[in-house]
Amino acid sequence: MIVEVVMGSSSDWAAMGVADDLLREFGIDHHCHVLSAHRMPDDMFRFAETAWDRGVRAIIAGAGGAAHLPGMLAAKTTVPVLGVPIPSKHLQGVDSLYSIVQMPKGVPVATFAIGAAGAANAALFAVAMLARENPELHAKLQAYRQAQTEAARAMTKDLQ
Ligand SMILES: Nc1c(C(=O)O)ncn1[C@@H]1O[C@H](COP(=O)(O)O)[C@@H](O)[C@H]1O
Repeated sequence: MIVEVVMGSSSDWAAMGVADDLLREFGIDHHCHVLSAHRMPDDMFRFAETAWDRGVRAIIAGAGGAAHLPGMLAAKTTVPVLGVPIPSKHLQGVDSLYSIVQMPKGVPVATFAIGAAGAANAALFAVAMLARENPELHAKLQAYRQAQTEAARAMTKDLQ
C-alpha cells in the first residue's frame, strides 16, 4: 500500500471513513485498518518497523482521547505520519488534538483538524505529497480544487 490509514478503534470510522472515500476518489492504493498503540502494542511496532521497506509513503493515523497512536508510529518509522484527532465523548476531541499535536522536537506528526474535516485534509495532504511525481494525480487534485471553488461561488445564491 502507498498510503496506510490506521485508527485506534472501529468507533473512529465515522471520521476516518472520509479519508477512505477521498483516497478512493483519487485512485490511491491504500488500506484501512484498526491499530492501537495501547491495545495492540506489538502489532503497532511491527507495522511501523516494516512500513518504510514496504514502500509506504504516508501513514494517516486517527485516534481519540489519549491519542498516542500517531506519535508512537512516528517514533518507530521515518515514513511521514499524518495525525487525525478523533472527537471524544467527554472532551470533544480537544484531548485527542493536544495528545497528537504536542510532539517533542525531533519526532514530527503532521496534525490535522479534529474529526472528519481533519481526516479529509489528511487524505488531501497525502494526495498532494504524491502528486509531485504523478502528473495525472496532480491534474485530478487541481480539478478537485476548481470544483470546490465553483461550489463555494455558487453558495451566495443560497443566502435568501
Ligand atoms: N487513542 C487510542 C489508541 C492509541 O492511541 O493507541 N487506541 C485506541 N484509542 C482510542 O480510544 C477511543 C475509544 O475506543 P473504543 O470506542 O474502542 O472504546 C477511540 O477513539 C480510539 O482511537
